[in-house]
Amino acid sequence: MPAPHNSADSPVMRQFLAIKGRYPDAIVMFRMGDFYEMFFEDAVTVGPVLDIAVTSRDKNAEDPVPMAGVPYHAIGGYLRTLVERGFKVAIAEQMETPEEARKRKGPKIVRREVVRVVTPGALLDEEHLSGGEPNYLVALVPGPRAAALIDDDGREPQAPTDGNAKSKSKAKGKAKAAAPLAAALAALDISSSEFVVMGCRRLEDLRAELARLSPREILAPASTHAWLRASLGPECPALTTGDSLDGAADPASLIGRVRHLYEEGGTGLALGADEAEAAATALAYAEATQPGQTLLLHRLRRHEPSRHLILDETSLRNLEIFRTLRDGQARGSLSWAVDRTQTSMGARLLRAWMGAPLLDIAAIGARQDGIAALLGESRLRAELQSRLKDVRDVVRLAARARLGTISPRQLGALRASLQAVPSLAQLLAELGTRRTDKCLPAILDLGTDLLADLCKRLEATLVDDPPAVARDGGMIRSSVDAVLAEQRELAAGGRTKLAAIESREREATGITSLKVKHNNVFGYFLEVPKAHIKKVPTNWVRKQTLVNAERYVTEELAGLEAKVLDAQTLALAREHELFEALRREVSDAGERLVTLGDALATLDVLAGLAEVAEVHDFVRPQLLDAPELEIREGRHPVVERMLGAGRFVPNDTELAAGTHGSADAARLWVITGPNMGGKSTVMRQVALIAILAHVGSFVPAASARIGLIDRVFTRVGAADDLGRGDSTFMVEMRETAQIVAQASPRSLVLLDEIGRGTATFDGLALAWAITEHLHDQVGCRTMFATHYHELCGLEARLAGVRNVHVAVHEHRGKIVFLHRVEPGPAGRSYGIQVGRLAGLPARLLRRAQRILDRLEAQERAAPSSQLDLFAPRAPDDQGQATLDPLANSAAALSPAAADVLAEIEDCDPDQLTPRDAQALIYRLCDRLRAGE
Ligand SMILES: Nc1ncnc2c1ncn2[C@@H]1O[C@H](COP(=O)(O)OP(=O)(O)OP(=O)(O)O)[C@@H](O)[C@H]1O
Repeated sequence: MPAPHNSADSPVMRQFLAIKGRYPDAIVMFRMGDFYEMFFEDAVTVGPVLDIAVTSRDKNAEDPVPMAGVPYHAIGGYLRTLVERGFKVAIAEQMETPEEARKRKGPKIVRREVVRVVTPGALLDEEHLSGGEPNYLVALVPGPRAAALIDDDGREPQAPTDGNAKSKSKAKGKAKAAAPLAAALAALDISSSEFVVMGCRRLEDLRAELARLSPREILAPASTHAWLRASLGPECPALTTGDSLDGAADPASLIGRVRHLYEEGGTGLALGADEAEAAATALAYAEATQPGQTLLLHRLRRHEPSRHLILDETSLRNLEIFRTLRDGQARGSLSWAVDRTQTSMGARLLRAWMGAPLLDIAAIGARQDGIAALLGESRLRAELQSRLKDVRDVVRLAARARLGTISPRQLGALRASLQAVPSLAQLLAELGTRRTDKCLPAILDLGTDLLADLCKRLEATLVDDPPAVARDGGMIRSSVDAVLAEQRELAAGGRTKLAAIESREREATGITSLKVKHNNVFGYFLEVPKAHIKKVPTNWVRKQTLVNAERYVTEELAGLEAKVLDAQTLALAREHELFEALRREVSDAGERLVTLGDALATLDVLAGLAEVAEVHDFVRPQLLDAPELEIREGRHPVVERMLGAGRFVPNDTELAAGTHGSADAARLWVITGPNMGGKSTVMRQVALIAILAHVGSFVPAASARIGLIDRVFTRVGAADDLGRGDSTFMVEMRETAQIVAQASPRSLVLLDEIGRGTATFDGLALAWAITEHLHDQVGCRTMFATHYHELCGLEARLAGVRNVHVAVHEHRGKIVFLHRVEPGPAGRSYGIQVGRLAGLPARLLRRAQRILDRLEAQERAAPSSQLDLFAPRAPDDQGQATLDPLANSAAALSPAAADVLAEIEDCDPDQLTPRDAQALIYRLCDRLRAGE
């Protein structure tokens, strides 16, 4: 038995440990032949995650090394699982063949190097990426303000000291740069070269930006991780510790490169030190994931939150901009309703536009012009869209070309995309000539560089149907290169000669079943069935005996084989050279491809929005500077689609902050009406129309005039946020606190039920005070749906408040929802009728009706709407009102008598047969006697 030895102490293990030492926080996948192996704790960790067996490298060793492996060709699926579970994976490849290792000087062990590090924020493979979504790595550099606000548990004060409306309005007009940043952040998508930097003044802004970007990985100091987890809840992506640039090899040059990239973007404003640091941190991390390669970085842009309508995480979620609240799916969201893009680039751009609508009327107008030009041009638009279908993800392909990972088939896809471009340009030119001004809006222009040169090169060089991998060749046309053509001919000629030898020898020997065959051990040989071996010439050399045949080689065959093999090897090597040259050309055209890709994406988005506008009857909204809002016959883009054409009831809305708007305009609507009446729908439709208008889209209405909105706040629905440890009421109050603290006169605020999660009077009091605050202190455009009819009393007290209600038609105790908004407060709530529609049992409903009748009788006797809500309440008046309406009357009766009375009230005499009536009387008598 061999003596036990230490299996970790072998050359291969030493090589592994050296690599692992450089990537201590990653799982190292170590290529060994046809497998990627993982060792030590990596193997133990990933075994159960990937559901693969953990064995040991050398069972006889004193201390066997745990080992787990996956086949090299199946690595994609395993990588995906690991990355989705938040692991970082370093892939160590064999950089030479074992033969090469044996031939060269130095240690004979195959050289291995990490060729890429796969992390959630540094993904390139199509199988890991979603075409319509960006894949951001965000680097966060907290400023002194964040450090002061975030404590060790990640909690922050609920009411930021700088966030109230007063201080904001005072600061208006002053240079904001004076305030220190809460954080600078940079977002880099290495798969598409998108690189953005921004500064956030408040933690709320930072949270909103993170919700908008929805990064896959955040690189931030460990001290911020608890806050990020608490803030982002279940949506929190992978967090990686990254403490500034201290660890970077050359921080100064990184900062210099970042500044240079920023200047190329030509944004104007100087890049702050924190912002440059954030961008450099992201860049350093991303580059470290692609050792030895160059990232495609076109430019660094600055995103200025103050130039955009801010949709924070709450509004994105509540208004279902990208996903529905119910099931988190895209279907049923706003983006689903307006996305008719044909390309992944277009889908990502529309997503970016919807996440950050504009506040620049001219820029919005430019987008509207683009849509307007494509309206009423359904044939041309359909042709444009059908050509756009051939356009692949040009920017992601360009990024892959720069990183050296593009495949022949992907180069083919790039060729197909570029081939579609001239016809797109042609269609746009045709559109231009058809316009009265003979001029195409600038936003639709694809530019002058359509990369025809690159397209020609790809057409000339690549075969028609290139293979998925370059390894085995077959991707380059012979016509592009004399050397390749010659070697291929030689290889092919060799094969023809082999066939000639076969037929010649058959004739010469008379062995008709003789065959020339090939295997890897003997190369080419002649195979003769046993029955004919007597006819074999003496100069043939026998190489192998099989059961039924003998195999021979001849000098001629051996010589030919060497030539064929050489020619094949040379042809393949030449093909690889040519492919690499082509890839480099595409890589060099990276920046041009990104510019063209951006133009194609814009065209795609605008054509899609034009289609939606035409098919669904959207109009061009007018954007104004004044804080007004006037929508005629507005519709909810999603509910309308779900209900089907013609079934949605349009509604008008008119709101105006301060002294703007018509005499009828109010700044705050109190909306009452029954459940299911359409209160939420009308509020949401106003917000969605406003958002679409700021995106540059047309809107579902007969006409719309919308004054710029800096932020849409929503307090709608009441979902427990158990993921973040808050109750329903707490979430409601937290969201309301944010609104009160941050809303400005330019904001749009939607409140759907406030205070319903607590005792009636507490809730009413809070709702009342919040309404007053928004009206008096903030003055923003507000819509407040409520079942507190008492709030309708505010109209008489506050000049900017209007009561409206959603109308219903009542007939014989049954109601029909008209979904029409009408002036004035609602008469009743119809909760019981809605309960009936929902299928509550008749008996329960009759009981509820009796309770309601008595409550209303009590109300008539002492109306709460006449309570003086401003008078100080007497100390003994502080408790909750009794909510049992039957308490007083029931006290006069025994429980049995009250029960009997209730049953008599419940019964319908017309429905009773004489026998039922008699049975009822017996039953009632029995109950009364039993209760005595
Ligand atoms: N304008 C409309 N035209 C047609 N159908 C509508 C309209 N508005 C609402 N509806 C329909 O009525 C349903 C209920 O609307 P909504 O949720 O807005 O009622 P609500 O008054 O807010 O109810 P609750 O008080 O219970 O929240 C919607 O799902 C939709 O199907």
